[in-house]
Amino acid sequence: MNGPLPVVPVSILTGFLGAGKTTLLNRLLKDPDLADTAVIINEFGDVSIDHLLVEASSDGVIELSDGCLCCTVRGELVDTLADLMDRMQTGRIKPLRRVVIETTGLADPAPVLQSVLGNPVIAQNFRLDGVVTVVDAVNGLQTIANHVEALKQVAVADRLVISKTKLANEAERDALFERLKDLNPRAPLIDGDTDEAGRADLFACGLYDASTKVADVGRWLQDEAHADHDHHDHDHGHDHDHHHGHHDHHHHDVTRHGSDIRSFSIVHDRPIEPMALEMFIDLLRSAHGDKLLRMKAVVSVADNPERPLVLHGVQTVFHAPERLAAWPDPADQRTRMVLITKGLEEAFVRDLFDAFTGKPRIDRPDAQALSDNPLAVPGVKF
Ligand SMILES: Nc1nc2c(ncn2[C@@H]2O[C@H](COP(=O)(O)OP(=O)(O)OP(=O)(O)O)[C@@H](O)[C@H]2O)c(=O)[nH]1
Repeated sequence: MNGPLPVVPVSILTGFLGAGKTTLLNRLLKDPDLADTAVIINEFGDVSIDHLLVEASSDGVIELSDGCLCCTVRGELVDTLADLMDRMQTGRIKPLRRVVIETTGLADPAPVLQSVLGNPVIAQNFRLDGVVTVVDAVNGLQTIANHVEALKQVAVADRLVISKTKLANEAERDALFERLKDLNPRAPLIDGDTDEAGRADLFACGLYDASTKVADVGRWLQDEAHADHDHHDHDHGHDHDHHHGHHDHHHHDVTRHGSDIRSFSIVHDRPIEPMALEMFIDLLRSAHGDKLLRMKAVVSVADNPERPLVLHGVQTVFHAPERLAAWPDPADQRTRMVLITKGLEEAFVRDLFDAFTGKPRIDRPDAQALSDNPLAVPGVKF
C-alpha cells in the first residue's frame, strides 16, 4: 500500500421508527456518486428485516446484530469501523468513499456520534461528516413531543429530510416545520419528495460541528463522553448485555429506552390466508395502534407465496403493502414480523396472531369466533 489511506467520511442517517430512513437510503444508493459506500444498518429486534429491504449489493451492507446502536451495539460499531479500515489497508476491499450508518429509530444519536467522534483509533481513519435526520410529516410533531430520542435526532441534524409530505395536510406540515425550526434553526428542511433529497450531496455536510447546533447538543455529547469514560472503568471486559442495570428478562429491552418499550418478533413457516392477515392487522391497528410504535413484516401470503408481501406500520398509520418480485433469500421463505410496542404485551399479540393463523389454543378464541365477534379478543376494548 502506498502511504496512508484518506480519512473516510461517515454519515449518520437517523430518524424515528418508520420515518423513512431505509426508503431514503434506497433512493440514495442508486446515485452513482455513492458507489463504494459501506452501509451499516442496525435493527432493534432479533429477527432482522431491513437487510432484506436495503437494495444495495449485499457485500456493501453490514448488519449489526440485535440491539440498539446507541446502547448494546456501540462496541460492535467501533469494531466494524476498525475492521473496515483493516480490510482497506490490507487491500481486501477497495478504498471506501463513504460510510453510512443507519441507526435504529429509537437510537439516541448522542452516543452514536460520540462513538465516532470520541474514539481515538476511529478518529484517525474516519471523520464524522454529518447527520441526516428523516422526520415523518404525519407523525413527526407528536413523536417529537412523546419521545426524547426523536427530539434529539432533530436537534443534532445537519439536514432534516421531511418524508411523507403528501400524506400530511398543510396545517400539520406548517406546525411541524415551525417546531423543527425551533429545535434546529440551522438545518435546512428538505422535502423528501424532491430530487435534492435523493442525491449523494445530501450526505456531503462538511465536518460535523456540534457548536452550530442548539446549546443542548454540546452538552449531550459531553455527557456521553463522560458516560464512555465511566463505562470503560466499570465494564471493561464484560459482555454488552450486562451494561445497563435496568434490563428485565427480555434481552431486547437492554436499552436506555423506557422499560415499557418492547421489541419482539413473530416467525411463521406456513403461508397465511390473505383474509386472516388482513383481520389480524386490522384488529391490531384499530384496537392498539397507539401502542404500536412500529411493525415491519415480510409475509408469505397463501394467494401468492412466491412473492412476499412487505408491510409497514408506523404508529396508527399503515402504509400500502408492497409485493416483492421474489424472496430476497429464497432459502428462507418464512413470514417474519418485527413489532416495537409501548405498553402492549407480547403474549397478547402472539395469541391474536395464533388465533388468525390457525393455531387455536383451548383457552383462546379461533379465527371464526374473532371474525364473527371481534369483541371476543381477550384484552381488546372498544
Ligand atoms: N407516502 C410515503 N411513504 C413513505 C415515505 N417514506 C417512507 N414511506 C413509507 O413508510 C414506511 C416506513 O419506511 P421505512 O423507510 O422502512 O422507515 P424506517 O425509518 O427505515 O423504519 P425503521 O427502520 O423501522 O425505523 C414504508 O412503508 C415506506 O414505504 C414517503 O416519503 N412517502
